[in-house]
Amino acid sequence: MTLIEIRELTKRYGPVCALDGLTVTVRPGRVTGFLGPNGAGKSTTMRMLLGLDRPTSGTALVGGRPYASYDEPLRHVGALLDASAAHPGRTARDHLLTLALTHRIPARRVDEVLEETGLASAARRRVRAFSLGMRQRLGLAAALLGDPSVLLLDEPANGLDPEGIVQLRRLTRRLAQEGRTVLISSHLMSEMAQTADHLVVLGRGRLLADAPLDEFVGESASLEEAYFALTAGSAEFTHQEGTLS
Ligand SMILES: Nc1ncnc2c1ncn2[C@@H]1O[C@H](COP(=O)(O)OP(=O)(O)OP(=O)(O)O)[C@@H](O)[C@H]1O
Repeated sequence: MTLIEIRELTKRYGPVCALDGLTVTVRPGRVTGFLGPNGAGKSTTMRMLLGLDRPTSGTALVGGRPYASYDEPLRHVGALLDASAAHPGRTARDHLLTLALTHRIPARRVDEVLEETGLASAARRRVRAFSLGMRQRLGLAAALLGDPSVLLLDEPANGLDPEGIVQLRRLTRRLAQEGRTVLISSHLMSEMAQTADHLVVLGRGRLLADAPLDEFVGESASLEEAYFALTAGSAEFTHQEGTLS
């Protein structure tokens, strides 16, 4: 079983405590929605899982190991964190081919993921000409390239058109049904309500909820309502009298 195991994870940036003793296990075979107000610590958690930042204390393991200990990480963990990660002068296909080569992934897999993410017709265009949504699709294609058993997607719907959002939903549902571990951060409550089986909610670096979607929504009228009830008071930035404070 490829679990994501986060234990007592704490990250401080100077005086800011981005994560405060977070413990959570993300399981395979379901889509886990990763929710929380701006600044709650979602991206920080993902960066720790990918070894892009060092925890102040605690551990973040994927498949029982730190991400950095994998020789060919793309074959185990696919991640979409920063849509602008591809070289602007390369074509989409060349970007993916370079990644494939360094991970002993066959070239035919590049065409498969281009197809899966709706980018086949733009494969020979340079990344600098890509819209945000196309960059997101390319980031997703890169995440899928190694056929990984774990997917970490940070705001994957960002910039996607409605068709792209539906494709993303179908894709992530299928990946989970295939038995993969899928963790998706998002602020889109209606989309999460249709995509996620399970939710992990953070507020100010702490775990607020770790529950099946149905249980989380409970008696509330919607996921959005349940989410607001839970996170009221945890938002770092609140809307007051027309200003963000
Ligand atoms: N490199 C950094 N230096 C200083 N503070 C940081 C750094 N990265 C994150 N933080 C702070 O850590 C906290 C958590 O940020 P993080 O980006 O993980 O939140 P998030 O839940 O992903 O938010 P969002 O929904 O806005 O993307 C915030 O207070 C943020 O300002």
